[in-house]
Amino acid sequence: MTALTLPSVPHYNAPPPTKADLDYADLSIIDLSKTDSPEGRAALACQVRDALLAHGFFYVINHGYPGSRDRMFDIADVPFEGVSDEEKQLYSAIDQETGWYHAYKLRESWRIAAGVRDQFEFINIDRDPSKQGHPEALQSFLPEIKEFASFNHYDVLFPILKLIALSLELPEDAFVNIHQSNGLGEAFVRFSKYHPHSMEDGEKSQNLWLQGHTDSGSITILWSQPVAGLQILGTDSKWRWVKYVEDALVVNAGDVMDFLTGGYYKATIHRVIRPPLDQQQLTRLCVFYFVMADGDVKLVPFRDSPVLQRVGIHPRCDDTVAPTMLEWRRARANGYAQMEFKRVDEEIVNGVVVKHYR
Ligand SMILES: O=C(O)CCC(=O)C(=O)O
Ligand SMILES: [Fe+2]
Repeated sequence: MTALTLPSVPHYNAPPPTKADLDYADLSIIDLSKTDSPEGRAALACQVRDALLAHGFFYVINHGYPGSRDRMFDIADVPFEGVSDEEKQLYSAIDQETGWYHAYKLRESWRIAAGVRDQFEFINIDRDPSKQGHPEALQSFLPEIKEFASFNHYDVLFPILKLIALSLELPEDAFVNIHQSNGLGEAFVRFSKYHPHSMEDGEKSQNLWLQGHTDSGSITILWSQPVAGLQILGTDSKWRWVKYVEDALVVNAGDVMDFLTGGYYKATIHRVIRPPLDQQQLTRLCVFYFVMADGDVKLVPFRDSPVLQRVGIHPRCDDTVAPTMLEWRRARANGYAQMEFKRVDEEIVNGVVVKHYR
């Protein structure tokens, strides 16, 4: 796409990174430019394994995105600042069958703590944007969003899935084969915007902006941005911040990795809290690519992995009752949507316990 043909968009001014001295998680950096040689891939596969075992999160650098990251953040702000509340409402229903937001999650639709509702909104855009309706202001940007999704899918996700397969001594395409992502909501771009909470809400919720959770899919790719807030729960039960690394991607494993590896690669619990003092009044704009396995994939461990055989397979549930991807994401999405009614912090989905941490 040449610069000449790009529609104009208001510029989103990203703030400077925080100067606060925070307790950051020590995450590995995966240099994706090293995947060109077999030796490079073998070394990266070990690094990915260690990163997934230690934190379930890692950075990716040298991903080679040919577009402008800044422009994607400009576009990401459009569905929030360029669309009226009435129009957002029109695209905010949740599909009970697929657990899919069409396409907004509106502000204040989730419960964060007693008497406190969330202050963030997001929009999900399928990697094939023609599968859903879109607000008017977003229409002219859909070709760019589609290209961006393709880049995330083929140039970031697939190389990572191949490294994960390698780390388990499985055929290189073992995970790629079950991530063709042609169904609605199987892989999608998400733009999220967080707005500061009132002092009163902050006190009631201990400044929690998004409850601790695991992602329900296999891999999440977060385009690193400068407003702090994301924290991950360590094996020592301590929350640590995820540092902004310019032009890096923050990648994490979700529930599906846990299912497919029989608990070897766990889904890491993470949450969002109020940014540190020098960023406290800022909004927080995020760009993600979320990925599920294909809807009909039964979430059972790769039992033929020699690595898993050696370390031991600890499935979350018996193979006979294991959910398919579609069943799992439907149950998780509906669980979130209904949490305020149930007022629970723990729910059972297909016999598997899902906890929501504060
Ligand atoms: O906002 C963030 O940095 C993380 C959000 C998140 O965990 C999610 O949307 O699943
Ligand atoms: Fe998440």
